[in-house]
Amino acid sequence: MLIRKLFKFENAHIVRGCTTRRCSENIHGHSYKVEVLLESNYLDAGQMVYDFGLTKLYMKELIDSFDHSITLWSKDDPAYIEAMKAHSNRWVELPVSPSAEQFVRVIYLMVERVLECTQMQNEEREVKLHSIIVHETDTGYAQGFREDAHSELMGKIDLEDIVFSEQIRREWSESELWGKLLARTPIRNPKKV
Ligand SMILES: Nc1nc2c(c(=O)[nH]1)N=C([C@H](O)[C@H](O)COP(=O)(O)OP(=O)(O)OP(=O)(O)O)CN2
Repeated sequence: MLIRKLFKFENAHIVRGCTTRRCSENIHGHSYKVEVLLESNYLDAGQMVYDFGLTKLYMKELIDSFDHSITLWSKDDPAYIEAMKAHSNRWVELPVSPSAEQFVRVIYLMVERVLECTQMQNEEREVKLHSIIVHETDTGYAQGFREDAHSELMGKIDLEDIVFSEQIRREWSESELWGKLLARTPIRNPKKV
């Protein structure tokens, strides 16, 4: 059984090197829609694969890091990166360029890490991340699976190389959230949300 939960964020970027000039040469924004698809062969005590309410904790919080922020590629021109950081308090620096495809891979790895650290409390069993879909516009989206997120062919993404600005970290429910996930600290789901 598959379930999907939709999240949204507004984000700005440049995607260097792509064929579309408007995209590679101009800062522009998108109203992103992100679908998180979870699967299991089992149901929990509430006869659900995974309560949608639980996805609105750390999964939503991490995805919301991109909301009203600018996403920077760490290999972009240092002068551009420095200028963006000087004039925007909400930024995320990625080791990959922020195409829809790379957003899928990054968000997949984030949500996968949240699930890996989560201690279930309501008899959820073998809840797995099936895929992530990122809609960049109304007409274009990318969907990625485990093999894409971990693909060496597409370039390995190390979660340690993702940097969130101070303002984003301060707005999380706990500012050490990312550090805890990197350290694989167990997260106990609440019994009720
Ligand atoms: N495979 C990808 N192609 C493109 C990406 C991408 O991330 N992956 N990104 C862009 C640009 O960011 C661009 O803003 C979106 O491109 P496009 O779909 O052409 O946007 P439009 O709104 O102009 O599309 P319409 O079909 O006219 O609505 C480019 N390509």
